[in-house]
Amino acid sequence: MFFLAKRINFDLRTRLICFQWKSLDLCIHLTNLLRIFPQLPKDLPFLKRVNQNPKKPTTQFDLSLAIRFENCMEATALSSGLRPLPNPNGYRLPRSCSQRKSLPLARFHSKETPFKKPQGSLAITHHRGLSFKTNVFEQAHHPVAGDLSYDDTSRSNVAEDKIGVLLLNLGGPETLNDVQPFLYNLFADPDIIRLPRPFQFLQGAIAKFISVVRAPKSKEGYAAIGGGSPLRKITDEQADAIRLALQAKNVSADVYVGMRYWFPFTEEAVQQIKKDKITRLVVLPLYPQYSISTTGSSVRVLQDLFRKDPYLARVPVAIIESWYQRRGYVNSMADLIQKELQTFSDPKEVMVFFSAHGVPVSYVENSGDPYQKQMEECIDLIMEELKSRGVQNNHILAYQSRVGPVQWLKPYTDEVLVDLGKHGVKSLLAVPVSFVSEHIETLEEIDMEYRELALESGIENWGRVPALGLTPSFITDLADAVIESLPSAEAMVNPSAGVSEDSESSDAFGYIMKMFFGSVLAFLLLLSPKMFHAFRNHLI
Ligand SMILES: C=CC1=C(C)c2cc3[nH]c(cc4nc(cc5[nH]c(cc1n2)c(C)c5CCC(=O)O)C(CCC(=O)O)=C4C)c(C)c3C=C
Ligand SMILES: [Fe+2]
Repeated sequence: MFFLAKRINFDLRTRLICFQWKSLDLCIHLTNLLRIFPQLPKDLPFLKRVNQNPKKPTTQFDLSLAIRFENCMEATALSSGLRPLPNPNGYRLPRSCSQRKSLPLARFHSKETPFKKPQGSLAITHHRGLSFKTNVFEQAHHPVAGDLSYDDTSRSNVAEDKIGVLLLNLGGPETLNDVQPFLYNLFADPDIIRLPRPFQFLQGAIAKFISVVRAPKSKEGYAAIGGGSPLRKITDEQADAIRLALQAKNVSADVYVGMRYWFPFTEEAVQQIKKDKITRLVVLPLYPQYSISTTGSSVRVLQDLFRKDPYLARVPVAIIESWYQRRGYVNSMADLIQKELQTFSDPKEVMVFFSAHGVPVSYVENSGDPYQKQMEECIDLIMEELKSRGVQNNHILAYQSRVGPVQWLKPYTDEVLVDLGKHGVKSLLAVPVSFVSEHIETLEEIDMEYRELALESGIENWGRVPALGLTPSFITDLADAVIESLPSAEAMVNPSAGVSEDSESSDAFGYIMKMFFGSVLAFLLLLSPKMFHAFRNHLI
C-alpha cells in the first residue's frame, strides 16, 4: 500500500521531518534518513523549498514521498533522537496496522512505558527509487509546525528552552601535588574498584592505600608531560568550540564541563546549571564508546545529583551514551589516520595500530560492559571508511594502561608491539581511540614508553595520530549530536522520589562505621612495609 505525503515540514532546529498522512501527523528524524541513506546530501537539496517563515525555525518543503506502513508490531528499539511524542488525545494506530493484529493499545498508555513504543515502522520510497524503513511515532495532535511540544512532564518547548550542554570527562591532576588526591578520587569510585557488597565499606581505605602507593609512579608520568594533565584546558576549549558550532547552527546553548575525578567536578557544573536556570540539558560524555568505568560512572553521579534536587529532577535531560558510530566521528578519525600515513616513506606498508584504554575483563564478561564490542565496531567502521577511500593498510587493536593484578582486555599493547617487531613489522602508526583529547596515556604512555618499546623490538618507523581535540569536522558533528538529541530529553528521575529521614540517618551511621573500620585497615596496611612493597612491586 503506497500513499503520497506532500506537505513536509522540516524543523531546522530539531531536524524533524514532519508530515501529514491521512489524519495522522508523523515525524521522522533527519538522522534516520541520513543514516540509512548516507549518499543523500546533508542539506537536502532534493527537498524543494516552497516557503520559509523567518520568525519560526521551520521551513516548509515540497517533497513527494511514497509511504507504506508495514510490520507495525515489529518496530524495534528507538534510534537516537527519535522518541514517541505524547499525544494528549491518545494514540491512534493506522487502520492497516490494527487490522493486521489486534494491538494491545493499552500498552502505549501503560505507566511503565508511556511513550516507549514506536507507532509502527514506515517504509519510505523516495521518487528516485531510494527506499528505507524507519520507526515512526505519532506527533501531538494538530501540531503547529516549529512549535512542537516534546515533553509532557515539563510542558516545555524546544524553541523556548534555555539549553545547556554538559560535557563529562575524567579530569586530571593539574600539578604534581594533585596526583595523590586525584588518584584517591579515582580509586574511591565504586565503578573503578568494584568490591563485593560486604566489603564496600573498605572502599575509602583501599583507595587511600592504592593512591599513596601508586602516586610516585604516576607523578613520574605527569612530570614527564610538563607537571600535570592537559585535560582541563583541552576540554574547556572543546566546550567553547561546541558552543560556537551550535551557535552557527542557530542553537544558543551554555556548555558546561563536569569532571569525574578532578576540578571542575561534575557537582560544580550541576550547581552552575541550576544557577543558570537551564530548562533542557544534553549530556555529552567525551568518551566515544560506553564503559561502566567512564560514562557509566559519570552518569551515575549525575543521576544521584539530579535525584536529590527537586528543580533538577524536573529538567528534561538527554544523555548521549556513546557516539563512536557517528559518521562525523568516523570520518574525522579516518581523515587523521589518512593524513598521518602520508608522513611515512612507504604509507602502504604501515601497520595501523589502534590502542584503546583497557578495562578489566570482568566488566565485559560479568557485568555486560559493552565497551569491547563498541570498540571493535568502532575500529571496523573506521577501517571500512578508509577502505572506501582506497586505504588498504593492515590494522590491529590492542588495549593499554592496565592497573592492578586482575586480567584486563587483551591483547595488551606492550605485548603486541614486541610481537609485531618480532614478526618483521617495520612501520607502525599508533592511533589512540578511546579518548578525544591528549592526556597522560597518549603523551607519556604511547609517545614515550610504547615508542621506546617498539623501537627496541625492531620497529623502525613510528608515528602517532593526534587526538581529535578541536578538529572542526569532529566538533561540528558533536554539535549535530546535541541538536539531534534535544527532542528526546526527558526528566531524569521521578521528582516524587525523595530521600526518607530513616535512610538518611542510616546512611550517616553507615558512613561513620565505614570511616572507622576503613581508617583502621588503611593504617595497618600502611604500617606494614611488607604489604606496601608487595603492592607496589606486584599489584599496582
Ligand atoms: C575510555 C577511557 C578510559 C577507561 C575505560 C578507563 C578505565 C580505567 N582507568 C583506570 C585507572 C586509571 N586511569 C587513569 C588515567 C586516565 N584514564 C583515562 C581514560 C580511561 N580510563 C584517561 C584519559 C586518563 C588520563 C587522565 C589524565 O590525567 O590526563 C589513571 C591515572 C594515571 C595513571 O596513574 O596511570 C589511573 C590509575 C582503571 C582502573 C579503569 C577501569 C576500571
Ligand atoms: Fe583510566
